[in-house]
Amino acid sequence: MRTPVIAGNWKMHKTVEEAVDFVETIQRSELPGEVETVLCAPFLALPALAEKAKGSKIGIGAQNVHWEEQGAYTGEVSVPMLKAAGVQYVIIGHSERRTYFAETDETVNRKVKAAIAGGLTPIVCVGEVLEERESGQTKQVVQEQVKKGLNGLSSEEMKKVIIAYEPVWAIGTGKASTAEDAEEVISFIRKTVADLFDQQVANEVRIQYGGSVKPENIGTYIAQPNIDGALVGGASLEPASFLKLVEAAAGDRS
Ligand SMILES: O=C(CO)COP(=O)(O)O
Repeated sequence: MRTPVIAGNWKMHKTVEEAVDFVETIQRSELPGEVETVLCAPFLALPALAEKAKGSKIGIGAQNVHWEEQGAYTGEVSVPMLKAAGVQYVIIGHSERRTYFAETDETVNRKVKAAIAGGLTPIVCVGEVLEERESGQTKQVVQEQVKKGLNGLSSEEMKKVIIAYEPVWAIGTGKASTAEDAEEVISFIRKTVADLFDQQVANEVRIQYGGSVKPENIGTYIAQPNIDGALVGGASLEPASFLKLVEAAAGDRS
């Protein structure tokens, strides 16, 4: 059975002190072992968070990475730098990075390869914008993103990837996809992975839903057979809300 992953994407929120306070607060509660729990924080907070989370059930992730190990890339951070800071995960190709920072499926692909080669678990985001959904192009769009973003990986490498299906129109809008619609797209993504790699990889790869996930609706997603957890923005910023998400993901898993 696939272990569900609840990953908080804090985006551009929290100072180092606020981030550490958050982890100290959630560490006062017993986290369920059957859920992989991840916090993706701004770069500055990562070393302190990784130190705090050491030996606990909390994994720490970055929200972006460069594909080169080092070099003249002002403002960028590499995989070995993240590894040295104790980071284990990295979000790649989030729609905000595609929209505001010109990320493409090609740069996503380079970053995914670099992350896996360097021992980080990539959380690769795909998803359609509203016009694409309304014109019936959702499956075509996510298929293209999966194909190009994960191009050239071996089956063994692909098993290490986590895919996050985040319809762009659902991000930060309060208009979450219904669990049934998300399940339909995610099972299509799983089929795409089977076609590109093989059935065993498709059975093993974790695919999350993201977009206006809250403690009140997480159970509906987790109850779907193909949805393996969630990538959560707004509702991951408060410890109480984040804990509820993790607990619900453990409790509702059938
Ligand atoms: O973009 C997201 C997570 O990466 C989703 O954000 P919200 O949960 O705030 O809609």
